[in-house]
Amino acid sequence: MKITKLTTYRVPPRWMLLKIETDEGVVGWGEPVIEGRARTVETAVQEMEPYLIGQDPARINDLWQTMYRAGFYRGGAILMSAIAGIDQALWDIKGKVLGKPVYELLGGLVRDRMKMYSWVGGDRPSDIIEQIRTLQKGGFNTFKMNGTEELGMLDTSAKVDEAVRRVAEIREAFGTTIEFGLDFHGRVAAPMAKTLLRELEQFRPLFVEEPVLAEQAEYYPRLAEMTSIPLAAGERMYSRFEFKNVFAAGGLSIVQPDLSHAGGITECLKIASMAEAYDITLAPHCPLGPVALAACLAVDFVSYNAVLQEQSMGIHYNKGGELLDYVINKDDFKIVDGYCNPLPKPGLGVEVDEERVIEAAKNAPDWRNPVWRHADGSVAEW
Ligand SMILES: O=C(O)[C@H](O)[C@@H](O)[C@@H](O)[C@H](O)CO
Ligand SMILES: [Mg+2]
Repeated sequence: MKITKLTTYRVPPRWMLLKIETDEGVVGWGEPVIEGRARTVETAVQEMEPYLIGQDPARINDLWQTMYRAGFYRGGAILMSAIAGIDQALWDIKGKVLGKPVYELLGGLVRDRMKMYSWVGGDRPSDIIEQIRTLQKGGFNTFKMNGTEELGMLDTSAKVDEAVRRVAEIREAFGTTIEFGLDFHGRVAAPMAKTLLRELEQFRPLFVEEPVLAEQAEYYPRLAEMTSIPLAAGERMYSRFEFKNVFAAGGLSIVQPDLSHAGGITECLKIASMAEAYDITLAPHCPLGPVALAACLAVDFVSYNAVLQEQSMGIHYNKGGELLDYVINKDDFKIVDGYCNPLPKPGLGVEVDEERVIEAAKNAPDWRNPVWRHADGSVAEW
């Protein structure tokens, strides 16, 4: 079998789907995208074509190593997202050729169902109590929200109180009947992280995500020393070569590689097993579409340390497109009592509605995240 064609489709809300065709008619789908840089990743995918066209899609490991090493420069958000989507599509092809879901090719199920969580509160967290109540009715009991609005490198007690009050209200309304993670989203600089973590300690959030920016990872062990709140990070780290230094330095309790940013299934499986050796749990990042989610689930269902899975249904970014808009087998993604079952169909288990994708791509979005500014006019971490 030989790879014959790669086609990318940028579709609402802010995703990109990749179709890889072969000379025997088997097609694989992937989701290579960096939110807000879809066109850049699209070009990176096109630049990977010479390594792929005419090659045997079954040789995923060799194709992965070639895409990673042969271009001399490597790593980073753009190239690793291009490799990620291609890798997902190659695993999809392999499963379809062998008639097995990807998790079967990776040693079979380590669990029967996977715990999912849902975003609430939007860019600037609001209406959280109502949104949790609504999602509880749909069976969710685990949530994530932004921990704060924009925050200066050194900010006021009033801003700290505002962040703490929001969390106090959640615990007051729901007690311990729900769990929630707080995503600092890189908005909190090191000088403020300790203060916020200390003030939030009493409410025991399930985790605090990106307590500082990924480029400040050396703070993870120092922050972990002063808090019992599990610290999570990973969506802005792109290969096991980045994660290894963070694992060795300590401080992370939860690692959150993104299956569409960190080299795909082949790389994230390695990251997951490295994490397990350090007793670090896995909670793949996935605010994206159905192919990315299916790739996450393939890794979740074979990784002992997988504990939580993000999914984008109802997320505040999904304007103009929703998680299941482009799939035919919607029921396979059903979330019951906050859990998702393994996707039973061969490959990634996603039946892409290609007609819908082609139609949607005619009005390809050019989603960019907002540029926020502090009161003094300086740019704020979004
Ligand atoms: O945890 C999450 O889902 C992420 O922080 C998410 O909010 C961002 O990755 C966003 O998708 C970037 O455009
Ligand atoms: Mg995040």
